[in-house]
Amino acid sequence: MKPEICIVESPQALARAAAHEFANRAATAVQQKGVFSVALAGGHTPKALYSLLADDAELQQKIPWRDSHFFWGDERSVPPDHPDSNFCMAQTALLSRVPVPAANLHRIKGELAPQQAATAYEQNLAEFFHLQPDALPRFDLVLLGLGADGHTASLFPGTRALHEQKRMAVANWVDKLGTGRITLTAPVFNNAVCVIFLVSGSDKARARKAVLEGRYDPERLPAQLIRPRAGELKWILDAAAAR
Ligand SMILES: O=C1O[C@H](COP(=O)(O)O)[C@@H](O)[C@H](O)[C@H]1O
Repeated sequence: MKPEICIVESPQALARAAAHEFANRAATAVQQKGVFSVALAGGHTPKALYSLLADDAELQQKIPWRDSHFFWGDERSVPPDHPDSNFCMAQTALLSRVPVPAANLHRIKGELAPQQAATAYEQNLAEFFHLQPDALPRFDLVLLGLGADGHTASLFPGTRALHEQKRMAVANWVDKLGTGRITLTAPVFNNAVCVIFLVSGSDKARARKAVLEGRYDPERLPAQLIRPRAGELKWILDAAAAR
């Protein structure tokens, strides 16, 4: 299935478009089944979205915070109060500013050894989603970013995690960063109800074009692995990333 591409003028408009998607999907999921589960992206791009969800009174009111559960697509090997932590970014911009219960925050424990953190995260997923062995979680919404090198979450070019078919979360050594990361795997992302890529800035234009319009080569462009089996795929781009 072809992705839906939405191009907006500016990074601010990107944040607003994504915020409306987020609020509508959260409200609908809770109306339909009493709970909303989202896997958040890290990095710089989603920060404006997270701040907007906390700042905009109308959006904030629309989101059923008590029934919304927050997970992360990936995490760096750092403690939760570290400036590089994906949890810390979302917590500062959004989660500490809205009435979401602490028990609804399912962070990846970046302070543990990456393999231990991945296993603990898998246990958390299995419990929350009441999974049978070998089953996969089905997130209502997954937010993803795109690196200029074609990575998404912590699925980096040429790394082992790209080939993972069974595990839900793995430790992934990233040679070019000289560090391990923890990431959800492509089968988990591809089992979601909806995946939305948020891509902003001219430094992402080349990777964006290669991922969406180039030859299928996920070893080089891991974001190409993301193709939900029975869900929607959307890309929200600002004008600079779409160019
Ligand atoms: O390292 C990461 O990078 C991607 C893209 O981040 P951005 O700063 O270029 O927006 C992000 O999606 C991922 O969660 C993060 O760990």
